[in-house]
This record gives sequence, structure tokens and C-alpha cells, in this order.
Amino acid sequence: METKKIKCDKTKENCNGHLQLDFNGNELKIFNGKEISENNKELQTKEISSAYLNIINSIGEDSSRQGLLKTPERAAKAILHFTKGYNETLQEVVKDAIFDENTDELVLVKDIEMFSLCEHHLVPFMGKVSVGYLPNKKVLGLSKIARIVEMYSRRLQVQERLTNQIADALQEILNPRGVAVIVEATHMCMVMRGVEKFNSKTVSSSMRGEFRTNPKTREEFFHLVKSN
Ligand SMILES: Nc1nc2c(ncn2[C@@H]2O[C@H](COP(=O)(O)OP(=O)(O)OP(=O)(O)O)[C@@H](O)[C@H]2O)c(=O)[nH]1
Repeated sequence: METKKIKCDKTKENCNGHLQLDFNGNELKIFNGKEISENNKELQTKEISSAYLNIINSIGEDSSRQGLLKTPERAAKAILHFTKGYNETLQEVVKDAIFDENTDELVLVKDIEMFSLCEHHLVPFMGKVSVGYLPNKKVLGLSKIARIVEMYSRRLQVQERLTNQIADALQEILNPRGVAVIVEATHMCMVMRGVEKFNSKTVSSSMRGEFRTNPKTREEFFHLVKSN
């Protein structure tokens, strides 16, 4: 396939250093400047395994002892799973599960489990996400909301950006009258290290359209998120 390379646009959520577009303007999946094929997925696993081998040796462990022999490769596969969201795009996740529906009432999918990696320390943060929207003649397949959460959370993140990206995605694909996203998470970088506050939780929200302009709509969202 013919491709052209463009300089990384830092505002693009899928940026890995470079974005490469095919001639229809579609983004290709790039790792270190290479399109991700099965072959360089293998290469990617090898490169990450070798980095983990260095880490194991650098902390003074014996990487040749039985329990650690396969650890670099296992860890490489694990980190690739934790960051699998880089290999997906919004269009691939949603496919064509957008349906015409004559409803204008709030849709809420709440308490979606979320696991992500803090981009500052590469340790997990995890919690739950609630997503609401006010349809504008279109509804989204419910599972796709959880899949959107999954795609953005399986990347190196800060919680605020994750929250905004989920709201932006809903806005982009549905053009609804409003979108509301709330994320409540525990950050292991604040629990297992650093300030070591193991009961603290971080709540972030992103309100668009009528959720931002109408306090009653916002209240209804928060009320439903809190209720059992
Ligand atoms: N706003 C925001 N900050 C985050 C998130 N995850 C981690 N952080 C913070 O990123 C900051 C990085 O601060 P630095 O001073 O550079 O790093 P540090 O010395 O490891 O900081 P401490 O965690 O305070 O020990 C810390 O305050 C973290 O709590 C996030 O999702 N959102």
C-alpha cells in the first residue's frame, strides 16, 4: 500500500512519534515508525523483553534462575496488553454500531471497570468510569461505550486526559446534545510509592453540551451515577 508519512501531531490521541496516513487519509498503526504487522509485533515483543532483562539484572537479581527465565517475555506480553489501546482506533472499535433512534432521554452506562497505566511512573491506576449522553436521534451500541473506555485506558495516561478523550469520542461519533463522563480511580503511584496514601481516590469529570449548560441535567447524571 502506498503511504505518506507526516510529522507527529501532538494533539492526535494515537501519536507514537509519527502518524502515517494511507492515501485515503486513514491513520495506519505505527510502532517506532513501523506499521504494526505480525512480524514487527514479534520484534516489538523481543525489544521489550530485552529491556525487561536489563531491568531484572539492574536491580541485582539473577535473571538466569529458573523462576525468572521466562519473566522478560511474560512481562513484555503483559505491558503490550496494558497498552493494547495504541493498536486500536475509534472507528475500529465502534464499527457501524450507531443506530437511528427517536429518543432524547439520558443514556447512562456506569461503573465500567478501568485499568490504566500512569504515564509518569508506569504503574497502574484503576477504578470505574460512568458515561452518560443525551441522544440526538442516534444511539450507540452499549458495549461500544465500554470498548471506548478500554481503548483509551489501555495506553499511558493521566486521568484527566482519559476522561476528556472518552467524552470527545462520544461527541465525535454521535454528535449528542450532551456528554458526561466521570472517572473515579486509585493511583498506585500514590499508594505503593511516593506519598503512600492508600485510601485516596481521584475523581475527574468532563461535561459537554447540556450537561455543562444545564445544572438540572448535570444533577440527574450525578444522582443516577451515585444510586444503586
Ligand atoms: N494530574 C495528574 N497527575 C498524576 C496522574 N498520575 C500521576 N500523577 C502525578 O504526577 C506527578 C509527577 O510528579 P513528579 O514530582 O515529577 O514525580 P515524583 O517525584 O515521582 O512525585 P511524587 O509522586 O510526589 O513522589 C505526581 O504528583 C503524581 O501524583 C494523573 O493521572 N493526573
